[in-house]
Amino acid sequence: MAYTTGMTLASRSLIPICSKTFLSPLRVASLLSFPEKSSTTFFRRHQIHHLFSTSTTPLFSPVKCSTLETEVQAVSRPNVVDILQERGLLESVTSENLRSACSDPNVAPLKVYCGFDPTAESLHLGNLLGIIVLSWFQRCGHQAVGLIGGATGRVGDPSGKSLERPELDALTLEKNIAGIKNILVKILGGNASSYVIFNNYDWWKDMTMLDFLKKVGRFARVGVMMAKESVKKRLESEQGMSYTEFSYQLLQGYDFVHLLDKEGVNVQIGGSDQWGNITAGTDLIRKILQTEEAAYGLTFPLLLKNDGTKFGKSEDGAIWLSPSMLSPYKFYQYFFSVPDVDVIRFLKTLTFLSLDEIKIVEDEMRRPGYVPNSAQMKLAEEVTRFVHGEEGLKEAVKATEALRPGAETKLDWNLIERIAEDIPTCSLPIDRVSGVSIVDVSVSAGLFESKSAARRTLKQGGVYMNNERVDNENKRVEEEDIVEGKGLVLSSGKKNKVVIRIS
Ligand SMILES: Nc1ncnc2c1ncn2[C@@H]1O[C@H](COP(=O)(O)OP(=O)(O)OP(=O)(O)O)[C@@H](O)[C@H]1O
Ligand SMILES: N[C@@H](Cc1ccc(O)cc1)C(=O)O
Repeated sequence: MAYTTGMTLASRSLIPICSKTFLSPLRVASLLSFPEKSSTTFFRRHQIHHLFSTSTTPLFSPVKCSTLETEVQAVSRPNVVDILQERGLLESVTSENLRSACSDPNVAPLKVYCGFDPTAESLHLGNLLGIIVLSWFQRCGHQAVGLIGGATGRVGDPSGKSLERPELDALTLEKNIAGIKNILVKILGGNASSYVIFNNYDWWKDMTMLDFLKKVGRFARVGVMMAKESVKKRLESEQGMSYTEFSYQLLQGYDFVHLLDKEGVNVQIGGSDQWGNITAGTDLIRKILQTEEAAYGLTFPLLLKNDGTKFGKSEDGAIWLSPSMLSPYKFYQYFFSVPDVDVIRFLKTLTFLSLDEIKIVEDEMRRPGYVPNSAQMKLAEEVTRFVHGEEGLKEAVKATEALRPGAETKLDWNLIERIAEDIPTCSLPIDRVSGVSIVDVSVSAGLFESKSAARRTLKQGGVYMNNERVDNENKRVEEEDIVEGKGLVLSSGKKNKVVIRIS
């Protein structure tokens, strides 16, 4: 049962190809001619070496395709695998044949899924890569499928984890599932492309242990399961691994079997840490459904910070995608402040700007007179728009502008209230603000640690009240400085700001 869908039911089960006939996706896959069919080579990992060519492909050009009786329109799709590779978004594929299948106008569009376990209420920047890859498939004419692991989230994926994940209670899982679903619907449904969202609890909740052993366990080889990276690493650790976690690969593997069989989903994508689980799926498909190359797996490199650590929720200060966990302003600010060394890599992997446009930005950065952070501003705009929509971007830009020392934006209390969610605030009684020297007020509000530090910065012209520079050291806060009688903003430099509310 689909959770949410951005397309009609008819288009989910039947796929038109270049004739008047309609074929199921499984049949379409088996109709492809593949030169390399031996089962030993089929699941070999295809490492991709050629990265970052700058050729661009126009998205979606319909071509005419003749049949004997009539002319019908087939769709020539841009090669999404080539695009991902050019942008540094391709690590491995289970078969190079995916490359021809994805752009062949005689082959039905692919249905591509990426799974997310509900281990937090929001997805984070690392997870965004999966959504971006899904979106690339959408933009190239394929269908995106988001899978929420309502069942797998109860088990815990050992991939890349040194410790067993804590068990989540039913209420937390429900809240997390709802949060993740909202994000997927908002982003994947953004450009009116087709998408479907499933929850794997729907097909796992009624599976008995005996069913599982019969339907899945019988086809799994323990030796192959033990050889997976995620298992090998954990077996070497002191705590070892629970049987529950050991079974995880079969749950994710069977999801792929189920989705191919029941919904025609024929590609699974994930970060490189998901390779073992994805190939568990293609393996089971071959054995259970007895089909060769009916389905493909594709992984992308993990998004890393420039210190080599992975963006994730386990790290400090996760970059959350949900606006209730990180405001669009803070999200925008994160990208606005990424170091120069990261910005081009992020433009390629996190935005849909063409490689030509990115090359222009890169060249600009090397020119004398380049305005610092212009590339970052482009990056922040693009990613914020993709995740938070036009409205979220507007809010982020408005708050950024309002908080810029010396900005022309007139601050009203409404705007200050919104900014207050993102910067330190304090409450002071009116008699500790009105008529009091700016030195005393800024120390009471915690902007400076001491009066001498406040005086020093004031002398250098570094203190702003409601974004206006204070050029008089002896300035006192007047009644008219208090916006709508409710408060004011003091700042010193880009990052040191405080909202003072009158209590
Ligand atoms: N930094 C990252 N770069 C690219 N993909 C990532 C990253 N982090 C997670 N993913 C991908 O997102 C999907 C969901 O992964 P997962 O649920 O393991 O993330 P996570 O559990 O939130 O990570 P963690 O708990 O380590 O912070 C997987 O396909 C995974 O490969
Ligand atoms: N194992 C993936 C989530 C996932 C769950 C079920 C799947 O079928 C696919 C992917 C992860 O940790 O994050």
